[in-house]
This record gives sequence, structure tokens and C-alpha cells, in this order.
Amino acid sequence: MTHQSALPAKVKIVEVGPRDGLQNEKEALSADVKVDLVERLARAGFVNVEAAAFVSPKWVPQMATSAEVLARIERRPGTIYSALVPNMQGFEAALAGGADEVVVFGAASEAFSQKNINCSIAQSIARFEPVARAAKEQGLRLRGSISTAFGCPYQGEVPLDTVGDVVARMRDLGCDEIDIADTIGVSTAKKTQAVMLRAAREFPIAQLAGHFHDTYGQALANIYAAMEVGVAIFHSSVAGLGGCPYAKGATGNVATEDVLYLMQGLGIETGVDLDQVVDAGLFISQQLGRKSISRAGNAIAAKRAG
Ligand SMILES: CC(C)(COP(=O)([O-])OP(=O)([O-])OC[C@H]1O[C@@H](n2cnc3c(N)ncnc32)[C@H](O)[C@@H]1OP(=O)([O-])[O-])[C@@H](O)C(=O)NCCC(=O)NCCSC(=O)C[C@@](C)(O)CC(=O)[O-]
Repeated sequence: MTHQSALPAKVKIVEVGPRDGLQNEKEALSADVKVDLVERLARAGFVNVEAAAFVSPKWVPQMATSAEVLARIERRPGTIYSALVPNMQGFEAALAGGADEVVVFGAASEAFSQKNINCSIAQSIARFEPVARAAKEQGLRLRGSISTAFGCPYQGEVPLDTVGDVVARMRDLGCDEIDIADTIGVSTAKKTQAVMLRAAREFPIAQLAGHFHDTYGQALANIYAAMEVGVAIFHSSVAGLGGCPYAKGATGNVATEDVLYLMQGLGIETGVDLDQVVDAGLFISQQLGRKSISRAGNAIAAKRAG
């Protein structure tokens, strides 16, 4: 395997807790709490916070407050607020709500595409085409997200060339950034590098993002491995919140606090204040009535408490 071993000097962390993290919660959280969370995260220094999803409220009830959340957050200059949109109906809502970036989300597995967005991969790309055109016309950033790129809960193995094919289709839509997602957290370091390098044959590696769930405890190792081959954008979720409603047993994204602790130790710049993220993690965990899943977050909180 060919790979560059120098780690990046700087990475971009996209905070996805308010969307990916909260979409799977059973208890509905108020818009007030979500607004508070998004504002805390933006103040901590993230340049990109995924704050909303304009999807069917029948499919994902937790995201039903997205319009209210986007309307009410106090915008921090320099922060991009993103929203997931599966179709034009979602796009119109995201535009009206003032999203800076829209995220079309597909999959590298036919079975997952059907379960998650009720259509085939080809149909999803056809739905994304008008969204992509409209995003460009309106001057919004366009991101593409590819679920199950490392394995599918229904289909199992996902061929590398299928990932490459979906990356190429997202590229042709005009995506500014493409997320390679380990929806069910099954990847390990070597596989991560193989998938990222295959994706990079279709799209510049500097614009690829690693979106790792931590189901098997491999997310930090996967991030390190992805950095070794040149990936420098990662998604994470404060307090390790999350899971996908259409991937049974999938746990949350890698915890942001753990990623920031790793980057700090490696001397890699993120522009994000770890202490403020720990506070945001304690806040949302308290609102949810449970302990944070972040190991670093809990350790820092325990140390503070003496
Ligand atoms: C895509 C659809 C809408 C298709 O669902 P459908 O039922 O095929 O859609 P439809 O066009 O036939 O419409 C049916 C109903 O949905 C409504 N509808 C239609 N579109 C919208 C919209 N945009 N916003 C609000 N409502 C909408 C539409 O108005 C209609 O309402 P009704 O007439 O029955 O009252 C549905 O399957 C859906 O909403 N799925 C959501 C899936 C989802 O949000 N999954 C979680 C996010 S993806 C994820 O977490 C993975 C990721 C990104 O994190 C990466 C990773 O880790 O893998």
C-alpha cells in the first residue's frame, strides 16, 4: 500500500452532534436545548457545525425542530451551519432556514439506500441533481455523504469499486466535500486506508472527510490511519452522541473530546477549544440524563472536580 506517512499540521473537525448525535434519541429534546448546544459548539471554535436535517418527520422525528433551530441560533461569523437534505423539499426548507451548506446523503450499499432514504443509489443521485444545481445557484456549499462505505448492516461487505463509483457520482454533482462514512463502525485501520485511497482516485483527498462511528472502538485508530494517507477532515460528535436510526446497534460517532485530545497530543491544530467542548458535552449529557460516552471528556471533568 502506498501512503504518505507525514501527518497533517492542521485538520478540520466537523461537529455533527446536533444532527447525527441527536437524531436517534428517543426523548424529544426541545429546540431551546438544541439551540444552546449549537451555540456552545460554535463558540468553542468549530468552523462547521451540522445543525439540522430537513427530512421527513415521520422517518426521523427528532429532526422535526430543524427549522426552528436554524432560525434561532445566533450565528457566529466564520462558522458554517450545515443541514442534511434528501430532496428538493428538504433543500427549500434548508434555504429558507439559512443553512450555509446542504448535505446530500447517499450510500455505497443498495440495501442501506433503500432502508435510509427509500430509493436506490441511482434514484438518489437523480434526486440530488436538482438539489446540487439549486445549491450552486444560491451560492450554498454542497457536501455529499456516503454511508456504509466500510460495510453495511444489511449487505455486509461493500466493494471498494462501489465506493469509488458513488464518490465519482457525488463529484459529478459538484460536491465541495465528500464524507466517507463508517455508519456501523466496522472498519479497522488498514481497511480505512484502502477505502480512502480508492475514494481519492475519484476526488481530491484534501476534500474527503472521514466520518467514523465508534461501534467497535476503532474510530480513533481509523482517524490516525486516514491522516497517514492524507485525509485532514473528520467528523465527530460531542459526548459521543449518536447512532443511525436505520442501522440497528450502531453507536455514536467518535467523541469530539477524544479526537481533540488526540490532535492536541500530536500537535495538530484544530482551532477548537477542548475545555469548551467538554463543557458542551457535560451540558448535553445532563439534558439527556446520562453520562457522556467521551473517555477524554469524562477524564477531564473528573480531573477538574479534583
Ligand atoms: C428521503 C425520504 C423523505 C423519502 O421518503 P418517501 O416516503 O419515499 O418520500 P415521498 O417523497 O414519497 O414523501 C412521503 C412523505 O414525506 C414527506 N417528505 C418528503 N421529503 C421530505 C423532506 N425533505 N422533509 C419533510 N418531509 C418530507 C412528503 O411531504 C410526504 O408527506 P405526506 O404527504 O406523507 O405527509 C425519507 O426516506 C426520509 O426522510 N428519510 C430520512 C432518513 C434520515 O434522515 N436518516 C438519517 C440521516 S443519514 C445518516 O445518519 C448517515 C450519515 C449521514 O450520518 C452518515 C453515516 O454515518 O452513515
